[in-house]
Amino acid sequence: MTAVEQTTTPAASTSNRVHDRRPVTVRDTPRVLSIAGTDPTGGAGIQADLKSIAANGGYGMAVVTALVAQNTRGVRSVHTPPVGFLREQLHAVADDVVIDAVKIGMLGDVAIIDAVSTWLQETVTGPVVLDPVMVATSGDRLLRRDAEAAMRALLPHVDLVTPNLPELAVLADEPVATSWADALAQAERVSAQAGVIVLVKGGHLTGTTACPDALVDATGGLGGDRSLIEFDGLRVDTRNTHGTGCSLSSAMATLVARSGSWTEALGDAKTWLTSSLRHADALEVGSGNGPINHFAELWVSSGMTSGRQDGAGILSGWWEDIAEVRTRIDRLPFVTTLADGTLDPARFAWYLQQDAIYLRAYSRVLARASALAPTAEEQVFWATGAAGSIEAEMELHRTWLRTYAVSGMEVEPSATTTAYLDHLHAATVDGDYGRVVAAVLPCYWIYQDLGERLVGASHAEHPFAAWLDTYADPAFATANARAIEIVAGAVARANETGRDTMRRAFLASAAHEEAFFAEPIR
Ligand SMILES: Nc1ncnc2c1ncn2[C@@H]1O[C@H](COP(=O)(O)OP(=O)(O)O)[C@@H](O)[C@H]1O
Ligand SMILES: Cc1ncc(COP(=O)(O)OP(=O)(O)O)c(N)n1
Repeated sequence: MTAVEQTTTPAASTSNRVHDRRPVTVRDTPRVLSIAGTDPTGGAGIQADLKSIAANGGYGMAVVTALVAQNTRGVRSVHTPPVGFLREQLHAVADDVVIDAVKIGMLGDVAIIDAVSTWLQETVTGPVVLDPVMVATSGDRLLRRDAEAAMRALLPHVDLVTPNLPELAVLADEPVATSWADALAQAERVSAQAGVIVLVKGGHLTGTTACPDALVDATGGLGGDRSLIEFDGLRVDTRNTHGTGCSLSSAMATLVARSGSWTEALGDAKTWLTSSLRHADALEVGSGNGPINHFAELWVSSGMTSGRQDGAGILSGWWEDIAEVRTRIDRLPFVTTLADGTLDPARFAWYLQQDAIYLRAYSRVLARASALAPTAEEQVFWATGAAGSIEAEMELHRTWLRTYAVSGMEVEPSATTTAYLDHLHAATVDGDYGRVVAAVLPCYWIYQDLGERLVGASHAEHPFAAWLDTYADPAFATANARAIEIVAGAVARANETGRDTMRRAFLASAAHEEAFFAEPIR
């Protein structure tokens, strides 16, 4: 085989952990062992792990901790073989096969946790990922409550732990975090306490279209001495999320053994998982929370399936397509200095003036969307947006520009503003509703997405606090969510050519957004 082997040593720990982080021996096709329970419908547990390992380029092996009679609707019963037999399985694998990475899932009780912990310490030299499975989505317990302390005690013996928000709370022995910022702080405490890297998962966040994940390493071992790396993501609108935690943790074990980097592994795992979620509905497995589509990308790229997706799925693909644009916007000097308060007020005034010019024209484009809308409700939605946009322009002149503008400043549209507006106007010329709404969407969506982070930077003494606080308006979040729904509907109705036109309009607007935020500080 064509294995590329190279040993990397992740950062050493300074905390109270009992072993140093295990080195990773990088291989093209790592041999990955899953230690977990079963799911006869194939969506979670060991069955999901094996699919995930294979889909991410590994050779999967499996040691069963518990036999679970479950389906997409819930858990019926659990049969746990004697713990001695678990040890026999573990030794049978290790006596014969080099294990490049381990993923641990359902453990069930204290005896199993202890047996796995002892075996890990005696035998395993490669990276170990622990998914601290406690309760299934259906609400059924998969870990006895009296085993929670043993699960906490296992943490120093693994390299990465991947809790969802309720599991993170148990590991921290604290209440469940109610915001993403609280979850990150809680993960930092767990990481510091156990000397383990924590992959915090945002799947259980409510009231947001975002679905972020993050790596937290209190020892600052994430490359460049960083202790936090966040990956934003869009929530896929599907109820078929059974086994996402199992699949993500096995993907992490496989991908870290292929690249040697936890950060790279999470970036790749999240892209793959999001795509597998987008294609989940097409599987039609079970009547409850069905499984994700582990091999969707391979099947589509090999022509085995058509990769049919609904409008929301296609739209979230476009959002992923502009992930790099969004990351670059976050790093632009105008954005970072606005966030930290060091932005030159003259540059801010210049931005506001261009924004006012933009909003006046944008209002007319929204009015055009309203005129073309197929339903009265959508007509009202865009008309309301048009009114809101021109109101915002007038408000800029009434208040913000009075405060910041210097008399004699340039008020002509810049080349960048002109190019963006030309693009929006061009989207209206042929009366194609889908093209118009796809072109106006990035302004809603990127503004809302960026605003969520800028609000977090505001505080009482911040020089731009009043401006940053405007991003917190819940009405805008609601309007953004509705705009996304409407465009998803238009995507669903469009034929192949129409979708392509919409996608190009969307991507071009996103690029204009980046140029618009880049222009105030060059
Ligand atoms: N609807 C969704 N859309 C996109 N990603 C999701 C969705 N639900 C869960 N995820 C992702 O799936 C993984 C597992 O998340 P989570 O649901 O928090 O854990 P668990 O499955 O262990 O309860 C995370 O990477 C999370 O971001
Ligand atoms: C045997 C087994 N292990 C784990 C789970 C839970 O799966 P997970 O991916 O953590 O998440 P949900 O599917 O519950 O969202 C399970 N059901 N069975």
